[in-house]
Amino acid sequence: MILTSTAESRLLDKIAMTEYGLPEAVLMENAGRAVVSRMREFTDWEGAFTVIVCGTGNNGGDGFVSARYARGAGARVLVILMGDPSHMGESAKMYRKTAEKMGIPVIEVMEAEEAVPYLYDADIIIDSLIGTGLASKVKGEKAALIDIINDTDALVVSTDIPSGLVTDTGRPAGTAVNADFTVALGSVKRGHVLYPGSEHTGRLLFSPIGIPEEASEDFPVRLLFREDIAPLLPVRNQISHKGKNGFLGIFAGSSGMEGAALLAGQGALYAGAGKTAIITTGDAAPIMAGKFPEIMVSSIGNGPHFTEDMAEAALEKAKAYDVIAIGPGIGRDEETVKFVKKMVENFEKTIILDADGLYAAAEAKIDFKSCPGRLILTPHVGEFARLTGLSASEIEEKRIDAASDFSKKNRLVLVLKGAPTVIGLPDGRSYVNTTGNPGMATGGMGDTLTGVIGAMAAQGMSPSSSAAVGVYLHGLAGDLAAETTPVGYRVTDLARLLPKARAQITEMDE
Ligand SMILES: NC(=O)C1=CN([C@@H]2O[C@H](COP(=O)(O)OP(=O)(O)OC[C@H]3O[C@@H](n4cnc5c(N)ncnc54)[C@H](OP(=O)(O)O)[C@@H]3O)[C@@H](O)[C@H]2O)[C@@H](O)CC1
Ligand SMILES: Nc1ncnc2c1ncn2[C@@H]1O[C@H](COP(=O)(O)OP(=O)(O)O)[C@@H](O)[C@H]1O
Ligand SMILES: [K+]
Repeated sequence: MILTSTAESRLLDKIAMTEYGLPEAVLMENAGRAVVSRMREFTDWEGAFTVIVCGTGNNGGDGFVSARYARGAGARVLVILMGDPSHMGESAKMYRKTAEKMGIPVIEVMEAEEAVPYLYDADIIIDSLIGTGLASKVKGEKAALIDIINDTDALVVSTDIPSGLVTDTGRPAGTAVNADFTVALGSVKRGHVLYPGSEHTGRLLFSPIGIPEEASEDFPVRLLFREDIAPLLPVRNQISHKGKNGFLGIFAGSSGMEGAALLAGQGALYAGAGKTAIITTGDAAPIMAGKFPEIMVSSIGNGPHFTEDMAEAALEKAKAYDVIAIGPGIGRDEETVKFVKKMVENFEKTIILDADGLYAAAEAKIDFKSCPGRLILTPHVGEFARLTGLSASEIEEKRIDAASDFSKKNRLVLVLKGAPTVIGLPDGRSYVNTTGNPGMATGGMGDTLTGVIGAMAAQGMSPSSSAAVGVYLHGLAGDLAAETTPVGYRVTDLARLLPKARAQITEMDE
C-alpha cells in the first residue's frame, strides 16, 4: 500500500478528477460514507448521539456526508460548523444543503465554548475540522475546539487525518485531535505512521474512495503489509537441503561482548539460514563455543578484538559464505575500525553492516559507492546521525526522506530502525514497516535483526527484499511476543517466535 505526503495525496485527488474524470463530489461522497461504514464493526451507531465537527474545507465536506450516513445507521446526529462558511467549496456547500434538507441540524459556531454542551454529551464525535489542507499552526478557537474534543469521553473518529496533525511529519501543528480511530481516505498518509502522529491517529482504518490503484503505481513510498512480504519469502520444497538455504558468516563479538554475536547468530538460526557461522576473536571464541550447537564458531587471531592484520585471513574465510554480517559487539578500537574498512572495501557479495560496524564505517569514512559488495546498513537513529552528520531530531523530523536520500546517494539498502523502521532502497524508493512494538526497545534486539536479515539474504533474496522481509518478520515476532508479554520479553523469546511469524506470513492464502 502506498504512503503519501501532502503533495502526493493532493496529486492523487487531482489525477482522479482530471485523468479519470471522477467528480470531486463523488470522491467526497465515497469518503464521508466510508468513515461511517468502516466504523460499523467497531461501534454501534444505533441511538448514539453523534456530533460531526466540520471545518470549511473539503474535510468538512466529508463530514456533512458522514452526517447523513450516521443518521442512516441509526445515530442521532448534529453538525457543528466552525469557520467562515464563505470559504466552503462547491461540493461541501452542496452536501451541507443536502444534510439540512434531510433535517440534520447544523450549528455554526464562532467560539469553541458554544460547542461545549453538545461535545460533552456526545457518544461519538466525528472530527472533520481540518484534513490534509492544514496550512499553519492551529491557534485560537479552532485550537480550543480541538482541546475540548480531546477532553471529552466520546469515541473520537477522525476523518482522513486527526485535525491539526501535519500530514508530512506526524507532528501536531500546535495541537491535534487524539482520535480513537482514524479513517484514512484514498491513501494512508505519512503523518499516520510517524511518531507522534501514530498516537494521535489511534487505530488506523483505510478506505479507498474510488481512485484506481494505477494512479499511484509510481509513488515511491510503500507501507509493508503481509501481502507484500508473503510473495518474497522463498518456498522450501521437499528436496530442499541446507546447502540450498545459504551460508551466513557473522563477524562479530570481542572480549566481553560475546552476547551480541550470539544474539545475531540466534536470529539467523530461527530465521532459517541454511548454515550459520560466527567468526570472532581469539579471546571471545571459547566463551561462545557450544552455546548453540547449530552455529559454527571459529576465531581469527589471538587477541581481544579484530585488528587490521586479520582482514586478509577473514576475507579468505569469507569466500565460503554467501553473505556476511559485520558489527555486533566488535567494539570500537582503532584497529577494529581499520579491519572493518578492509572487509567492506573488499568483500564482493552481500554485506550487512550493523552496530560497531557502522561506527567503524563512519570513523573510517568508507565510501560506500565504491565498495564492490551489495551493502545493507542497519543503523538506529544514533548510528545514522553519526553516518550523516545530521542530529537525531533532524532525522526524526524527516525519517522517510532521510533514509531514502541516503540510500539513493550511496546506492545501498538502508534500514533506519525505530518506530517506524524505514527501509531506503538504492533506486530512491522506500518501505515503511508496520510491525513491531515498544517492547522491542531493549538491548540486543538489533543484533538479532542483523541475523534475520542475513538469513534472508543467505536464502537467496535480494538485499532490498532481505531487508524488507527481515524487518517485517522481526517486528511480527515481537508482536507475537507482546501478545502475552507487552514489555519485558527477551530477545530470545522474540527469536523463538520467528518461525511462527514466518508461518503466519506464508499461510495467509489458506
Ligand atoms: N481534494 C479532494 O478532491 C478530496 C478531498 N477530500 C477531503 O478533503 C481534505 C482536504 O481538503 P482541503 O484541501 O479543502 O482542506 P481541509 O483539510 O479541509 O483543510 C481546510 C480547512 O482547514 C482550515 N485550516 C487549515 N489550516 C488551518 C490552521 N492552521 N488553523 C485553523 N484552521 C485551518 C481551513 O480554514 P480556513 O483557512 O478556510 O479558514 C479550512 O476550513 C482531505 O483531507 C479529505 O478529507 C475528500 O473529500 C476526497 C476528495
Ligand atoms: N518502539 C518501538 N517500536 C517498534 N520497534 C522498535 C521500537 N523500539 C525498538 N524497536 C526495534 O527494536 C530493534 C532495536 O535495535 P537497536 O536499537 O539496534 O538495539 P540494540 O542495539 O540493543 O540491538 C530495532 O529493530 C527497532 O526497530
Ligand atoms: K480531520
